[in-house]
Amino acid sequence: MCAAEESAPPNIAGAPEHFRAIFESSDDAIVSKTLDGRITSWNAGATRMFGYSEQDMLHQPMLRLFPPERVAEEDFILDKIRHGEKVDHYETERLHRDGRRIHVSVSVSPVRDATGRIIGASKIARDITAQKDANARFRLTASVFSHTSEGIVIVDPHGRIVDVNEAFCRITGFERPQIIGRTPDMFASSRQGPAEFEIILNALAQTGHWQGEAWSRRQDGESFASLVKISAVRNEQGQTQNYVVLVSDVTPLRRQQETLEHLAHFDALTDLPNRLLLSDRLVQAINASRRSDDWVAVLYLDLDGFKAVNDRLGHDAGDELLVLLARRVSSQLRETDTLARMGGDEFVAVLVGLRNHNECVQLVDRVLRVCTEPFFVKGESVQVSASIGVALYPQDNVDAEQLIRHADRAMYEAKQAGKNRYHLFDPDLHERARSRSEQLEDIARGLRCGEFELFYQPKVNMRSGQVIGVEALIRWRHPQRGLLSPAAFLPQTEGHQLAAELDRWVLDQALNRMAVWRAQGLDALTVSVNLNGRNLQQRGFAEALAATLASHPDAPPERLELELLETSALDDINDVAVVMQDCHRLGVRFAVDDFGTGYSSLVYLKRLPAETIKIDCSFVRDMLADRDDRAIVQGIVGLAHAFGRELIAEGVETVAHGCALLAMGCEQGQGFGIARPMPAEDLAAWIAGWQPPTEWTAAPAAK
Ligand SMILES: Nc1nc2c(ncn2[C@@H]2O[C@H](COP(=O)(O)OP(=O)(O)OP(=O)(O)O)[C@@H](O)[C@H]2O)c(=O)[nH]1
Repeated sequence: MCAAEESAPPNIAGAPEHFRAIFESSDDAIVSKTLDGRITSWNAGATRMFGYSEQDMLHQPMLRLFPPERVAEEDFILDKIRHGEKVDHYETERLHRDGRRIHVSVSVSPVRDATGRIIGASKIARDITAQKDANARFRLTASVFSHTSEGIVIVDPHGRIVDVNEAFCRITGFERPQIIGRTPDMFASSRQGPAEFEIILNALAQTGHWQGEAWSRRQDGESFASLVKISAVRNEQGQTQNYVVLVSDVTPLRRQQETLEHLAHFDALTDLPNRLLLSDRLVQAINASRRSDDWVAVLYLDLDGFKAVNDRLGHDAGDELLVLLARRVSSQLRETDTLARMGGDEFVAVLVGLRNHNECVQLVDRVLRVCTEPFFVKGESVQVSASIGVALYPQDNVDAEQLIRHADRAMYEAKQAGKNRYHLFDPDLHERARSRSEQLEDIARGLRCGEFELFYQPKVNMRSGQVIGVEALIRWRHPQRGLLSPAAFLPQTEGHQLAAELDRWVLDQALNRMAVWRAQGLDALTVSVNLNGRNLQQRGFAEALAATLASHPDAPPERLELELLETSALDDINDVAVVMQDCHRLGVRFAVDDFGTGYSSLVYLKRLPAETIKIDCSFVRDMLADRDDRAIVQGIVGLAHAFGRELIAEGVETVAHGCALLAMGCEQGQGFGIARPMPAEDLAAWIAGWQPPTEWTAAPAAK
């Protein structure tokens, strides 16, 4: 038996019962060992802690539990024990049976025999792994708390700040002691109203969280933008223990955003609202005006002679003038009005709350006046003026964009009228003009879509019954308005290029139709096409006609008659006569339409080489009842005979009209009494069935 065994500390088996009970039920590991480190007792706590049973460990060296790098600790401990010293709460690591490391706090005391001689050591080890982990987590949390760049504020359930981190102090500029114990409203900024605070508190009460942007105040009074996240920390019973507030300073980002927003809505040179913001303000002004009885005026202002300033003094001087002008005009407006720069030297003012026309005019006059006062730029006195277009809402009851456009148009009128003045947009006038342009657009569309067609009205020799020709009359089969006669759309084309386009279309169609009829054996028919006298005066008319005829080789030119309308509009009879002669050479004939209605009829009759005269239907229609008309018709018949022209009467509505005309010596007629205008396809059948009244065929020859 070795010396150590000889002097081994007593085993627990020999201890009194109650000591044994304490020994076995302890959570701590209670172990004793000899002075050479062999285990002499091992409690259940040690088994739980290290995973080895008492059997496993009795007489085994204690070193089995030591991690390799801690082996030296055993000598250190035993050395102390030999010298009668204790080791108290020594924190170290030991190995579990499964290889896991366990943090333990160890206290070791010498065990003496009855003589007081040290014979071994007893050791109590406590597992402090969980505590160690918790400490590590705490240290980590504390380090995050102190080192994060986000500000952290811990608030108690009563709203008192219990802790803040360094970052928060840095962000706010306050020292920690200045904050602790206070409430978060010490950071309230004027940019954040109490209503917003209320929203935050409600969200916290309901969900325990709030996240959003908030404006707060730093110690120096400056506002700062922060991204804030607030979470309620609740205990197991659901009661709020604390609020944790995370604060990131996003002021630079916010400022950059504000700058961008400013740039998007304001003009960089004058800092006035730009077009975008103006539209917004105008929409609001219109809405407000709808609710009240006030008017809104839109002033479109364009400087006169601004280019000259740029040219003479340079672009910078021009810029300076624009800035000064912006200030000057603004000073004439009220708080609630808006002045915007549209670009270049164009500005738009929206005036609101106007009660009458006078108020508006006075303001506009003032603006005009300040624009003409001299400006001092680059040491020089510069004078400009402005042209202003004004559109008034609700008189001009249109949307914001259109109101601006109308003001712009009125400004253009002001410029046209001589500048340095205003012009008020007239919605009625505009409506009339607009409806004409819309109609023209519709006609052009109709032409493109093939909605026009020609009807043909027969012309006959009333005495012989012979069908001598037809007059082509344009109709518009309008998709919405039905079949329209020329009076419903031709006047709108007056003076517009569409008039000539329609004439060309008519001529083309008529020539096509002539070719068809010719193929059907109806080649003796003359086809008359109406032609506005103005078109005849257009340069190159005869050449264009020649080209058209050439493109219709199956339509004989000598069967084409051009009926000249509006002869009173002919400027130069001699020129027109030359054109007519050119057309004659192509084989084409002419008739003077509506004869008798123009003042210069006689002169025309003498000078214009037209083969035929058409007596206007207005005289013919009434000649049976009106002696004057009858006399006129008689006179025209006489003139035609005297000048050797052919003659035809329009407006033959009854057999009696025909009889009267025949009696006067006019044998050819056209009118409802003979036939109404009809589609081209119906003509052949009509001709086949046409029988002149016997009153006509049997009528005695004129005297
Ligand atoms: N200095 C300066 N000039 C500008 C700016 N934007 C446009 N312009 C110039 O402003 C002038 C505007 O043209 P207009 O309105 O036709 O010039 P105007 O002489 O006032 O002509 P009227 O309006 O017919 O009287 C042009 O010469 C542009 O080059 C700017 O931001 N600064």
